[in-house]
Amino acid sequence: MTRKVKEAAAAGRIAVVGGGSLGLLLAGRLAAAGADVRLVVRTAAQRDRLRAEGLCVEAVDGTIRACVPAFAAADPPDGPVEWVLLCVKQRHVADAAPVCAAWLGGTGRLVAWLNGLGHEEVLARWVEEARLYAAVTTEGALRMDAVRVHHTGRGETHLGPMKPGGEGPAGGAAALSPLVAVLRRAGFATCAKPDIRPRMWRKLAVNCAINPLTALLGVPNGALVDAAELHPVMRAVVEEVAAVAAAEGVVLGDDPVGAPIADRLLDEVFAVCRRTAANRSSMLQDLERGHPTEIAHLNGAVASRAARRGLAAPVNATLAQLVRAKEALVHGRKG
Ligand SMILES: NC(=O)C1=CN([C@@H]2O[C@H](COP(=O)(O)OP(=O)(O)OC[C@H]3O[C@@H](n4cnc5c(N)ncnc54)[C@H](OP(=O)(O)O)[C@@H]3O)[C@@H](O)[C@H]2O)C=CC1
Ligand SMILES: CC(C)(CO)C(=O)C(=O)O
Repeated sequence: MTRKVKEAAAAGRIAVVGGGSLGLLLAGRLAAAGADVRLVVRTAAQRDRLRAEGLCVEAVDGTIRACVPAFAAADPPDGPVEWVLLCVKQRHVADAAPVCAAWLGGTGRLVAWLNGLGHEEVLARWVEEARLYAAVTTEGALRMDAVRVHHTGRGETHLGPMKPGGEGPAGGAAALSPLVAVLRRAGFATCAKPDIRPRMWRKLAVNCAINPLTALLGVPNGALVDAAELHPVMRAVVEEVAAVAAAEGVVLGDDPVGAPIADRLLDEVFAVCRRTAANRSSMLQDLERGHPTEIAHLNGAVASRAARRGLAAPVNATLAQLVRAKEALVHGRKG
């Protein structure tokens, strides 16, 4: 058996749930790397196109074509899988959770590749916490159509248990090794962390500072660097996120740099703005396409968690309210 086949086989059976930007990217690259992967999409129409045409990943380093067994969410699983990689938007989680549970059977583990907060509670109603993991990724993907995705930017991915500690030697981050190996083989720079929460909150801070401002102003990410008027707002956003994280017992500073955490978060925000200068944030794209945004799970979640803990997060609360207003004005949707 070649090393490639051995590594791919060690990860076991994988189901990617969600045939959008990230799900198509993961399924296509994993299949091309020899993983035993299937793709579970919402509709029979997308399933049928994937079965007929295969899946195409367009990347700067070339185009990958892959045959991935496709299923609709309503189809019965072809047997339990070791891993479900959940790649849906926060608003889809309630519908997708029972689909994931059906594919997982009694022992499989779920890795949620979502931005923001909120999915952890919903998923915990379907899968026990010791089997719940999260991925935080800076890969970029854009679905072109039902069977075609553009790999818009290479990044890095961190995986870890949503509830760190207490799973014993076979669980927790140790259980991720075979999945990490197959993701690396598929071309994703991946590593496992014993506690993923600091990464989740740092990504949350980045999204809370960039997404609503780019969405409200209609500008690409890079524009925020030059707009000095916005910098105090961005600082206030990350300070509030850091305060809520601390209140939830999440230690954000895992690098011994010494600068206050808000300074480091702000540096991270500007670094992302520069690296993705031409990108239109996912929230801006959602507004432009008439889709609901993830605001309730980003700035909205920071504001509501702050309130629950007796803290104030007025800047995140105001940005959330403004994005809701924009959704309602632009699309006639209630906030
Ligand atoms: N795209 C990116 O580059 C990145 C995205 N993320 C995060 O990853 C998450 C997913 O994002 P993205 O892939 O862009 O989102 P998309 O909107 O492109 O894809 C979500 C997909 O989920 C599908 N879906 C909805 N409900 C179900 C269900 N019950 N069963 C199966 N599939 C379902 C949707 O189907 P349908 O199309 O039929 O409605 C859609 O195709 C988000 O939280 C995002 O913030 C994080 C980093 C990078
Ligand atoms: C990092 C960033 C801001 C890149 O556009 C993103 O994750 C998003 O648009 O949701």
